[in-house]
Amino acid sequence: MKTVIIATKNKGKAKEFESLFHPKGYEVLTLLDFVGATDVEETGETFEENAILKAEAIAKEFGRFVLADDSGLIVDALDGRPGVYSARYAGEKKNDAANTAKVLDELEEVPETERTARFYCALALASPNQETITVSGSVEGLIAGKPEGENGFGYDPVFYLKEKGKTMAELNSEEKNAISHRANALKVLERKLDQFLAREEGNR
Ligand SMILES: O=c1nc[nH]c2c1ncn2[C@H]1C[C@H](O)[C@@H](COP(=O)(O)OP(=O)(O)OP(=O)(O)O)O1
Ligand SMILES: [Mg+2]
Repeated sequence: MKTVIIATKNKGKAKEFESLFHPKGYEVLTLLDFVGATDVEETGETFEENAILKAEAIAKEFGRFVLADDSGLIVDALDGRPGVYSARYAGEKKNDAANTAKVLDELEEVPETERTARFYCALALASPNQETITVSGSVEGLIAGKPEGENGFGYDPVFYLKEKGKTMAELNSEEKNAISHRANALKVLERKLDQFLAREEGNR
């Protein structure tokens, strides 16, 4: 089976990439499967920059092609925050519940019509042998008044999808993977993947 390595230590992402890649005939490994892989610092100002930093560092370290995901929540009423700081919004120690609570707190006085938001995902595919490919995807929603649902991870319990009448955390993985920012980015990457893999073969 073909293998893709994702430069992530996030269990929620790892699970989603497995469901997204298995139907395409790929086995997925993440940094959770490798002891001692570098924790790449996310010093970029954009999702794209951070995805590239993670993908290129791990591709160099492993000597093979690697995919990385940098993603987050953009809330209009908060001038785009938490944005690239989504994972550490409530503090350096990553805590989904605390991050979510902070967003809800900051939006306490904000009416429903102004609670528009989107999830954004940048994917970078890097290799020691060729130029990095970067793509992105997003999904629009509203920030709910309180968390609902147990599925997914991160800000999913407060990300309300108007057309579904549910939060992202109330969708099952199949439903989330049909509409998510991550799935949308992956669809764009798919159009470029064959050429990338052919160049890998050619560079061997
Ligand atoms: O589908 C999603 N559903 C809910 N929340 C999400 C989603 N996708 C990203 N998010 C949030 C989680 C985290 O607060 C931040 C990602 O931060 P980000 O640096 O890309 O990931 P991370 O540090 O958890 O793992 P890693 O860098 O090892 O891939 O955005
Ligand atoms: Mg991170």
